[in-house]
Amino acid sequence: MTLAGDGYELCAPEPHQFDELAAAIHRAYGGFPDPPEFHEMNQKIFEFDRAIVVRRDGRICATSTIYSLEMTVPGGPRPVAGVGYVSVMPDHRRRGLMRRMMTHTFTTLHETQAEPVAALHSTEAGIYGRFGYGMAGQVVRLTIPRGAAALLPERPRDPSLRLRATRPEEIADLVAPCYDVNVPIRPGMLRRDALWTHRALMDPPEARGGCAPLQAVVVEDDDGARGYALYTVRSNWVDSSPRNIVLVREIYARDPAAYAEIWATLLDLDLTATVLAETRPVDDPVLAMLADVRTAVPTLRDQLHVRLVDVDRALAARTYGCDVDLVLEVEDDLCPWNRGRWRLSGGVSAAECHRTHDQADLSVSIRALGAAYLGGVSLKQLAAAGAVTELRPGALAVAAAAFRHDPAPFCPTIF
Ligand SMILES: CC(=O)SCCNC(=O)CCNC(=O)[C@H](O)C(C)(C)COP(=O)(O)OP(=O)(O)OC[C@H]1O[C@@H](n2cnc3c(N)ncnc32)[C@H](O)[C@@H]1OP(=O)(O)O
Repeated sequence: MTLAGDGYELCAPEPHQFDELAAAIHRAYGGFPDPPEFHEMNQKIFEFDRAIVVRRDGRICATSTIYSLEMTVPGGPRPVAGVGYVSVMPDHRRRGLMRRMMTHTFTTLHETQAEPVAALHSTEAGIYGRFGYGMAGQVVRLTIPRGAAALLPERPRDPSLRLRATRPEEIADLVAPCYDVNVPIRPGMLRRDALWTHRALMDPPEARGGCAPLQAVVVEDDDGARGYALYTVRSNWVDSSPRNIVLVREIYARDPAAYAEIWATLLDLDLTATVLAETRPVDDPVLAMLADVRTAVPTLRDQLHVRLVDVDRALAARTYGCDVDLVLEVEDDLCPWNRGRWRLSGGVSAAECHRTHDQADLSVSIRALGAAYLGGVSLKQLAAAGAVTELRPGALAVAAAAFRHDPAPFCPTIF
């Protein structure tokens, strides 16, 4: 299919073209090839029938794809289109190719009544707002000084817990049960099948950046594993003294005592001085267990960006924190089918959303709805920032309470 009269052609890639596709993507991302192990895995999880390649004179100029994800939203796991592999080659950028791919993606999702919501992790925070994505999830980076006293003495404890230090390949069977119990609870979490679970444990030497091989620690009792951490260690000797840095990849536990025990272990490893956890939920329980949270220098950044492709199906796919019956006037430059008034009614167990001609209670941009969708960003905050306007007194308070969700969104799986 031709995208426009300027020679660009949009096509679905064939499986045998994956090497060419990957090489193009690496070129757009600065020229770093994936280690062979990652390349092979990326090919396995790639959905060729959902990918777009833009070619001109036979050469790849741009790429984009969708992963068929199941992501938790308030109310439980739902199908979400995970957008990834967005790239435009250096000699074709700033000619509108990404905009065309985005438009094509949303139109296709809408016309085929596929996933009503798209989500992505972005290389740069400022790229996707113009396409109607809102920053729906943030994460916190923690740099915690080592010490047996780093955690409060009253942290949860269970004397039946035992600790086992091991290799990641030894824990392959227990990762899924510890991870899976967390999925329905927290918006943004993805269901991981065997392939995605294996991906979470991968550790090719070329991707270690000078750190030690990936390590695992498990806490268990007589009934089995109750939690695990995956981490590596970066060597750091200062003035002949060991100041190694523990880099956390992931931590999952089935209960608070197991979770606290894992943190206590990581925070007291020999020869280390710091635990660096780059990507933690903004409401990570460890923040409430630290004796001195200031020393951890919590630092916020954007994580998940969410776009409502079909307002009605998306808003009906989640539940709400309280009863809600509101008319939303939606602004959407890119997806005209979303524009206009929608009546949202529902509550804690189900919701409906239909087109209406009734007077609007709130006016919202599609970007603001995306930001609020997972419950991590307050509609009141968005109103104070000018992205939401209250048209009927009292409507904003109800909408803000209904959309908000606890716990906060977190999507540790990069797609
Ligand atoms: C989900 C993911 O895969 S995230 C990965 C995104 N990809 C990368 O970061 C790889 C390196 N970068 C690239 O490949 C390209 O520069 C892209 C994909 C970011 C942009 O592609 P382009 O074809 O140049 O974008 P396009 O010409 O359609 O521009 C669309 C708009 O985005 C803006 N834009 C593009 N790149 C950026 C950026 N890095 N930061 C802020 N704005 C940007 C353009 O200015 C334009 O704005 P406008 O519509 O208001 O005029």
